[in-house]
Amino acid sequence: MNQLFNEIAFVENLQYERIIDDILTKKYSLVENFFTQDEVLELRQSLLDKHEANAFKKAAIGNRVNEVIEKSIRGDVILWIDENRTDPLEATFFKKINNLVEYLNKTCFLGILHKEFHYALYPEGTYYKRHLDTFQNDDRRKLSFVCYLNEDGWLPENGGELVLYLDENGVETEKVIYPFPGRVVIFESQILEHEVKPVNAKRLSITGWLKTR
Ligand SMILES: O=C(O)CCC(=O)C(=O)O
Ligand SMILES: [Fe+2]
Repeated sequence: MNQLFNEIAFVENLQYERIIDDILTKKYSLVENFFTQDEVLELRQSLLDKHEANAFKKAAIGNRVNEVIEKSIRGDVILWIDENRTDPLEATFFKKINNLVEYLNKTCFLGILHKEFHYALYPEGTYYKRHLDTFQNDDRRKLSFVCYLNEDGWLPENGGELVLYLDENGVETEKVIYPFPGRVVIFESQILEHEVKPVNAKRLSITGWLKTR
């Protein structure tokens, strides 16, 4: 009996519990300090270095086998991060993601087996029109995850708000989220339509999806 208990025992994580509760009740969760200030600073520098080295490409719509570049829909540039070829900093990033995934799988039986993440940079004047993060030929994305890497002091006039379109008892409401550094937003990929408002200053992030099968 004791042995059985040990096997199923696990340490409750209050931050993760809040994320789960938020997603169950509101379809999204906003977490202020998922990554430390130092991690955000280093990830931002890593993004900027890679962008400087011309590693980014224009983001497409559709998935990787079926992609179309459509600047009137989205104008960001991205760089996919290969988990098998990470630098130590990105390895730390994935360690935190994997901890969360493990917890979600244990407590919510979400069956997350795959994930994909990319750096994203929205140049001035770009945006991402209202959309869902799933594709006609692929419904494996369950949770969308966005982590903002902007500098401290991001101003409302910089634009670039993430707007989540929520359904409150049949009435559509807008949840406006400013891309302040260190913030993480997690939401239901198949349920919540959302958009990125036009940006008036370079907007930096890592975006990813937790996927089934
Ligand atoms: O950067 C954001 O706030 C959201 C990005 C997004 O919607 C996407 O990449 O699908
Ligand atoms: Fe999206």
